Amino acid sequence: MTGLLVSLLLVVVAVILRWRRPAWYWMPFGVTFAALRVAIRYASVMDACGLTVPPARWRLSLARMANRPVPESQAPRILRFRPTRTGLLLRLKLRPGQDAFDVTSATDRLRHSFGMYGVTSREVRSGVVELRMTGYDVLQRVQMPAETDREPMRIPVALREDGSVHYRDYRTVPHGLTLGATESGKSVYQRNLIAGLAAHDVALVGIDCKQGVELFPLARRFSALADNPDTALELLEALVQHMEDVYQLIRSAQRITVDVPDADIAADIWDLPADLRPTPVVVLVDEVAELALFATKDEEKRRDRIVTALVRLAQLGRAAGIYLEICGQRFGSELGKGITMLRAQLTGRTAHRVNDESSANMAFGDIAPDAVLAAIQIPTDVPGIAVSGDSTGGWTRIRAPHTSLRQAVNICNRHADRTPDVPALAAFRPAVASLAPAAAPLTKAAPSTA
Ligand SMILES: Nc1ncnc2c1ncn2[C@@H]1O[C@H](COP(=O)(O)OP(=O)(O)OP(=O)(O)O)[C@@H](O)[C@H]1O
Repeated sequence: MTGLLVSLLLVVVAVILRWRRPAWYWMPFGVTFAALRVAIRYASVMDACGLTVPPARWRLSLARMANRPVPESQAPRILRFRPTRTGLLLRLKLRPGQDAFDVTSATDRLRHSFGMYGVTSREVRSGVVELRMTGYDVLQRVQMPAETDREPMRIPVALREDGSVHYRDYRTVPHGLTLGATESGKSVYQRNLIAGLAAHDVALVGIDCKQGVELFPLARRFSALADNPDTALELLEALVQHMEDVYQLIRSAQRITVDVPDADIAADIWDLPADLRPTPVVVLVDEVAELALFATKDEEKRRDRIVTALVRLAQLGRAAGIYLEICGQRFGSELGKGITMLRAQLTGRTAHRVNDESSANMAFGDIAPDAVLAAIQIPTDVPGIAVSGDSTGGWTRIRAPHTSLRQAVNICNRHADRTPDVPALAAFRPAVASLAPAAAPLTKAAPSTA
């Protein structure tokens, strides 16, 4: 009787968890059922999905000679079968005649045959394919794993639809562009980036022409901030000067090592000894269109200088450890000359929900055409869903955790002591005292009680 009650209770708990908290359901219950289902049905599902090959001729001849039954078709050999936090991971050794594309084109069939939420595949090396299966919609309520890889300038910023962590890796993809319609989740994504960067040895530089509402609350972790186009221009030109100084530093390091036969010769800041290496700088630009708009001749000149500085930083900044992270609603030729040239350098692309196909094309048309359709299909009712692609043509659907401004401020304040002084940018260091509200001009004065 007690056994029956306990089983009944377990079933009720499992049903409620599956409905309300799929992530909690997965580890104790879902993973066991899914692993059993995959293990038992593997051969028949692979056969039904066209992922088997006929037996080799020598095996057929051997069976005929020994008068044994004809051997069955063979599915890819399982090299690794591992449950994960969000699903199952299968590493498969393909049979002769199969290629990774066969598996990729069968992922949807595998998904419903194995009763999983999603299946993606990627080629790990020639003839070896990894299948990542998710047991539930991991993007519905994003929970980042407690432990992520910790490498310099590699920030765990979101979760991918296959359950793996999406990193923004500045050393492999130096410059990024984040696009999306209003209310699509750009600020939350950027907040996650800043919160991730806050714990690294990096100088954060912000340009936020929305009167500073997004970046100024995080000022304690910023080495320089600008909240209007005039200051932004001065800040960007100071950054270009800083970049030239860093190049001079690399040149002088090269002069010392060039005649030493076995010494490595520095080509960028990461090749310099740690005690000589300048702090890398990430420049975050929020709502970039504000920098490109102009109404008068003087503003047009300012705009041209801003775009020129950004193009120079994008073209030459990587070796000097200067990385751009630009965010906006649209980023195309309508913003004027130099913009498409700048965009070509921003190869780490992320598109949140966009309003039309031309915005999706601005994000991916030139580097990952397959991602354009995926970006157009982002649902309007789930903010934060984005498509991330890079110049390899690959793309993935991602979503950042819902980090509030309060949480991001707390993280930045906690890491305020890491904020480096970059002498070239000293004039733009935010005065933290001025963050306190001076007055509330838009609120009505309280009636006097005197
Ligand atoms: N990853 C997410 N998970 C859950 N909710 C999110 C996520 N990203 C954004 N949201 C919600 O969507 C709304 C809009 O987000 P956000 O302010 O980041 O959009 P935005 O694109 O920056 O908008 P705008 O351009 O108008 O500033 C917010 O209410 C936010 O809480």
